[in-house]
Amino acid sequence: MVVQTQELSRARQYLERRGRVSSSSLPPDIADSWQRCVDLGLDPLGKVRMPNLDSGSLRDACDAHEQLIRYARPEIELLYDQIAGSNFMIALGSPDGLILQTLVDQQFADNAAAHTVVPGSTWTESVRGTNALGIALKTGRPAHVYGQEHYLRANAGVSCICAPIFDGHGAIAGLLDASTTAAHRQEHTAALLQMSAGNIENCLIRSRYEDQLVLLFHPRPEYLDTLSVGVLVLDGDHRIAAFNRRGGIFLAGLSDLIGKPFSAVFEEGLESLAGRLGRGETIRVRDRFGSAASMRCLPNRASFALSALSAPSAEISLDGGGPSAGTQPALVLEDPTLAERATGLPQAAHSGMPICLEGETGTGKTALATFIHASSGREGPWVSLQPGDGIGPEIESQVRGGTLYLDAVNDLSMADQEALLRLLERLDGDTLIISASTASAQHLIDQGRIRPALAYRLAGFVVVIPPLRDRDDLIELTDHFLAEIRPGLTIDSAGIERLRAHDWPGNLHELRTRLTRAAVKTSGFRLTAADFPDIGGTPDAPVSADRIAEVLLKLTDNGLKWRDVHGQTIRLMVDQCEGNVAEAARRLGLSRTTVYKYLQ
Ligand SMILES: Nc1ncnc2c1ncn2[C@@H]1O[C@H](COP(=O)(O)OP(=O)(O)OP(=O)(O)O)[C@@H](O)[C@H]1O
Repeated sequence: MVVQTQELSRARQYLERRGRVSSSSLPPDIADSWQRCVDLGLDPLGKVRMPNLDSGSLRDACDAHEQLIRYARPEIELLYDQIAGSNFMIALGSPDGLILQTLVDQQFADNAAAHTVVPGSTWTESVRGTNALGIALKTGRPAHVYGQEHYLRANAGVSCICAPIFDGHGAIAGLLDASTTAAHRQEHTAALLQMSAGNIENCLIRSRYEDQLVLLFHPRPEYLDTLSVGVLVLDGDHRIAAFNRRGGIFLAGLSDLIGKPFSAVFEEGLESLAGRLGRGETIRVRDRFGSAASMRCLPNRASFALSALSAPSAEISLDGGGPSAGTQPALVLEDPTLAERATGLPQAAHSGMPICLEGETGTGKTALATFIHASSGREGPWVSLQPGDGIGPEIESQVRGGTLYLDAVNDLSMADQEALLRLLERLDGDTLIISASTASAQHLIDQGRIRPALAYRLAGFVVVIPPLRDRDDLIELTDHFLAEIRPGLTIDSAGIERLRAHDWPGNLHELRTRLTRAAVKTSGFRLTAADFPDIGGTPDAPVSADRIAEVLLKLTDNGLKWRDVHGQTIRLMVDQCEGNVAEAARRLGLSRTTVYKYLQ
C-alpha cells in the first residue's frame, strides 16, 4: 500500500497551517502522537534543538546498557544480513530513546536519515516529534511511521519501523529500529524486527535469571521451541520473578504477574509437577482461567535442582573430596545445543542408566558429571577413577549407592578395561555410572582402543558436549569465570568480540586460564580486547611465580584468610597447568584429592 495518500497530505497541510490535528484520515497511533506533539508546542516545520551526545557521554551510555548491546548486536547483524541491499539502516535505542548503535546499509549511507539517526541522537517524541521510536516508547507497542506521517517535515523523507524490547517485568529495556527511504509499508521487515526484539528479550531474561527456574509454555507443544514461546521465571519461593511479553499475553487475564506464586497462576502447585518438569518432560497445565498450555523447564542449574527436589536427598560425607549431593556446583548451560542435549539427563540419572559424556578436552565433562551426581539425590558417595588409578575390588564397597565417574575412558589400558568390566558386572543397579571420553564409542571401537563390550556397557545416555567455539554462551561462561576469579571484574563488548574470534582448542580450561591471566595482569575493573593481545596467536608467556606471590600477598593484605589464599594459589596453579590437576598437585606437593577439594 502506498502511504503518501492525498488524505495524509491534506492532514499535513492542516497541521502545518493551523497547528491542529484532523485525526479522521490518520492511523490512530499517528493521530495520537501528532496530538501529543501539538500539546508539547512542537513546530512541525521546526528544527531539532537538542544536540547529540558527545562521544564521552555516549560511551558512558553504552557502558550503562552493555548487556542490551551484547545481546542485540548479533541480532542486529543477522537482521542486517537479512535485509542488506534493501536500502535500510538498523538502530538500537536505549529505554530513553537514545541511539546507542547503528548498522547502515551501503545504499542508505548517503541518505540524510543515515546522518540523522546516529549514535548519540535522541528520538523521543518531545525531541523529534512523531517517529517510530518515540511512539514505541510511549505506547509499548511496535510502531511504523512512514514519510509524511513524521511530525517534523524535516523527517518526511524517511520511513521507520520500531519494535520495543522488554526487560522481563513489562518495562522497555531497549528499542530496535529499521529506517528506509521506501514509501511502502514494510510488513516483512516489521515482522523480522519483532522477532529479533523477542529474541533479545528472551536472551536478556535468560542471562539475568540463569540461576532461576525458567519455564517455557505455549498452548501448543510444537511451539515450545519457537520464538513465540511464553517464558516465566520463578524465584526460589516459586513466585514469578520475570516473564516475557509473549508469556504476559498468554496470561493476559491475570494482572500484576510479578511476585505471584506459581499456584496463583496455574491450577496445580509446582511441587506436584516438580519431578516431571525437572526430568525435562513436557507437561500439560491449566491456568486459573482454565486455558490449557504445554510447559517445559529450560535445562539449567535450577531445573536440575528441581529434579532433586522430588528425589530423596541425604546428608553425605565424602572422603574423596568430591561433590556432595546436597551442594550444587555452579554450571552454565545456556548454550541451546547443549541445553537440548542435556534435556533428558536428570531422567536418565534417576533411572540409573549409564551416562556417557563425550567432548574435547576441557569442554566440561567432569563439571557436568559432578553436577549430575550433586543433583541426583543419591545417598552414596562420588568416586572418580582416572586411567592409571588402578581398578581394584575395594571400589565396589566404596561406591555403593553413589556415582562412579570414569574419566578419560579413551585412555584406559586393556588391563584396566578388563578390570573395569569385572567391576561393572559386580556393581548393582543403585550405582550411577558416568563415563567421560574425548571420542565417540564407535570411533574408539574402530580404532581398537576400547573393547566393544565395555563401550556398549557405558554408552547408555550419551551427551556430546559442544566445543567452546560452537557454543552460544561464551558471554555467560566468561561472566561466570570472572565472578569466580575476581568478583566485580567485568569485560566489555570489545573484549567479548576478541574472545569470540578465538578457536579455543583448550575449551573451558583455556577460557578460564586466559581470563585468570588477564585478571592477574590488569589493575582495572573491566577487561577489554587489549587484555587478550595474543588471542588467535601464540600462547601468553606463563605468569611468573614472583607475580603469583605478589598477587597472593596483596590478597592477604586485603584481609583474605590464609585458607582463601591457599585456595587461590591452588586455582592459579591449576590454571597455570592448563587445568591438569595431576600436574598442579605434583608442582604444589599436594595430593590430587586436596587439589580437587579446593577446586570444588
Ligand atoms: N558448564 C560449565 N559452567 C561453568 N564452568 C564450567 C562448565 N563446564 C566446565 N566448567 C569449568 O571449566 C573447566 C573445565 O571443565 P572440566 O574439567 O569439567 O572439563 P573436562 O572436559 O572434564 O576436561 P578434561 O578433558 O581435561 O578432563 C573447569 O574449571 C570447570 O569447572
